[in-house]
Amino acid sequence: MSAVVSDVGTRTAVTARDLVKIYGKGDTAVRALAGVSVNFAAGEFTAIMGPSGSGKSTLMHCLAGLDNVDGGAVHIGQSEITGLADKELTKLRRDRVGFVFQAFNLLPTLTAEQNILLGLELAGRKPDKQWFDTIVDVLGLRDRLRHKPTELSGGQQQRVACARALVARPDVVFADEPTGNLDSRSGAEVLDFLRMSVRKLGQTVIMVTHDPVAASYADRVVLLADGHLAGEILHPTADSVLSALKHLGDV
Ligand SMILES: Nc1ncnc2c1ncn2[C@@H]1O[C@H](COP(=O)(O)OP(=O)(O)OP(=O)(O)O)[C@@H](O)[C@H]1O
Repeated sequence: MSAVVSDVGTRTAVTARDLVKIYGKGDTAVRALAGVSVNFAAGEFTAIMGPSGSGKSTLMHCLAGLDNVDGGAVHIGQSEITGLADKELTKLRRDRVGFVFQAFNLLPTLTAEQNILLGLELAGRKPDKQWFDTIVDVLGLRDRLRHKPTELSGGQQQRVACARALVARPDVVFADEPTGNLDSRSGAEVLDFLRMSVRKLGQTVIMVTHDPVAASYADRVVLLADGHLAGEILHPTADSVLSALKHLGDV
């Protein structure tokens, strides 16, 4: 489903309420999320930051339905995803969520175009040609569509992964350290695109990152510490993020 432009900024794309996630049992149990409540507005670019081990990846995995929770609820749009059976969850993820990972995760035997369209094909859905063309052109991938991943640079591969994440017009794109494997120039291109997909194309992006410069591309930074929400920064800059992380004892 696409974001309705007039709703942008008023609709909530993803909600977490009182999220609890515990790894292990007994003496060795780790409370990775200790009651996290947070909203992510549609049409907004949010970065999740915090010290190592603060629960960023766990939160993202729980929000995206990649991991089950031990308490609380997650909604994507109006749908509660916590408690869904595996089959329904797989369908919801496929139809309404896009992913960009640090390690690109492209299939090596497929061309860039086939990689971009694979999810839609598996879902038996036809691509919207105009939307496909828009994202391919904005990402500068037009003359790379017939190339296999090994024939592409890291930055180009990550741009293919961004196109794959957006081609179904998901309700939300989750990006996990999307610039972690890129040099700073390619990283900036990917971040520019993610920001542009929010500002100009009305998409919703939630990104986990360690990098204050990457976080400064977001509209808002949500800070975690020890499995708790530790604050937020609106209109972040690399300096304001760095200083907030210093307060949390991360740098
Ligand atoms: N599969 C697991 N089994 C046991 N403990 C885990 C597991 N995954 C995460 N944890 C623990 O949960 C806590 C939160 O981990 P998480 O990976 O979410 O943090 P993070 O903020 O993403 O860390 P980093 O910045 O280092 O990637 C940590 O204490 C971690 O050791």
